[in-house]
Amino acid sequence: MSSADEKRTSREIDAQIAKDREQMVARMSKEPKVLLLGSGDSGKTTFMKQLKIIHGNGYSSEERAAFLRAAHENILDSAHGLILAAAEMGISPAKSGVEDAMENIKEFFQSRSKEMTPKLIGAIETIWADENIRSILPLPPDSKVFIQDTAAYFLSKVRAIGQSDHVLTDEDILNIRLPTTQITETVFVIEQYHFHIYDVAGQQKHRKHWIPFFDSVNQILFFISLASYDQFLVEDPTINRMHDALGLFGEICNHPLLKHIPITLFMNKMDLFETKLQTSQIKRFFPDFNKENNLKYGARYFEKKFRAQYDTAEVEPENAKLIYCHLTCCTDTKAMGVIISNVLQSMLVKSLRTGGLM
Ligand SMILES: Nc1nc2c(ncn2[C@@H]2O[C@H](COP(=O)(O)OP(=O)(O)OP(=O)(O)O)[C@@H](O)[C@H]2O)c(=O)[nH]1
Ligand SMILES: [Mg+2]
Repeated sequence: MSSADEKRTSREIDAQIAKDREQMVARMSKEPKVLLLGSGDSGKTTFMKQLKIIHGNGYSSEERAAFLRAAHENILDSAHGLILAAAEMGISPAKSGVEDAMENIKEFFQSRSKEMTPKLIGAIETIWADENIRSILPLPPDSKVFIQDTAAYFLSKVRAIGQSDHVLTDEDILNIRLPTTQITETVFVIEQYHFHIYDVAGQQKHRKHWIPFFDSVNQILFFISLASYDQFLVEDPTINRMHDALGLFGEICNHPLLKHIPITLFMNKMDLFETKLQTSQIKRFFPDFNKENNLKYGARYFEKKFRAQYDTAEVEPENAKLIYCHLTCCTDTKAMGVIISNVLQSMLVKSLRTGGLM
């Protein structure tokens, strides 16, 4: 090849690269990539459900029917969890006849039958009506039993939701606990932007699968459960859930591929946090907490702790990532509507700019 040909080829390659980059920039600036990260049970999928309700097409009747089995499992697991916790705590029912109902539920649970029978619904109503059994929730911090955070919601609606033809409401769907096992991508078109949102599985054994998704991310939404400060991991009961979340946040913030990517911290389950603070002291799990045991001081304390995980030692001040924090209750559609629209707006302006795409 002559030197003139070589120069022409090189110019063509350069032009192609520039064109590819231009197209990528145009596509990316219209198609932000957003990762939802955080430990298991922190609220990522619930946030996705809110996006679908608020900015998507909502749930079709087929999708509502498909969730019914999970709702029934949540009800049965919650009732069975209460029976285990009663045994663990040495609590007996206040009324007579409740012991029989507890036996029925145990037998049903062991039979692994999935169908909610009228007898089972009656037994669950009976135990939930008993004041001693109800007083088990919220579970004390020392309990080794796992009961989902939305147990009371489902147990109090067992008569309606337990029917095989019940049509689940949006609120029912938002309260279902169905751990994610695989990363899913959903595209939401909001104004002229196509947001590609990735919902990951948060339990420890799934986290190694996150890494391939760290490339060319525009924004991270990181979820923590504020109510987890006195809980332990389902997958490892020796690890405090808030400590796990703090360590994970540090790893994500300081990961070489994510070091400069803006991050929004959703301090979620503020409703449960506020209730729990009445009976469970933060100081017991975080000895350096020395303020009043309430929402304001508790949330401030944890926000500071999470922010401190970001190691800025080797980051130029102008390149330091932005960390935004929101106190949330992901099951509350009205409140989430406002937060989601603020987050999306600021994401478009700030994260695209930080990612060099604007
Ligand atoms: N009370 C209350 N419950 C919540 C809140 N956010 C989520 N939940 C409930 O907490 C449970 C777990 O929420 P998910 O959204 O499934 O958690 P996740 O982060 O996707 O968990 P993995 O899929 O295991 O990673 C569900 O039963 C939700 O209904 C909240 O702010 N308040
Ligand atoms: Mg999930």
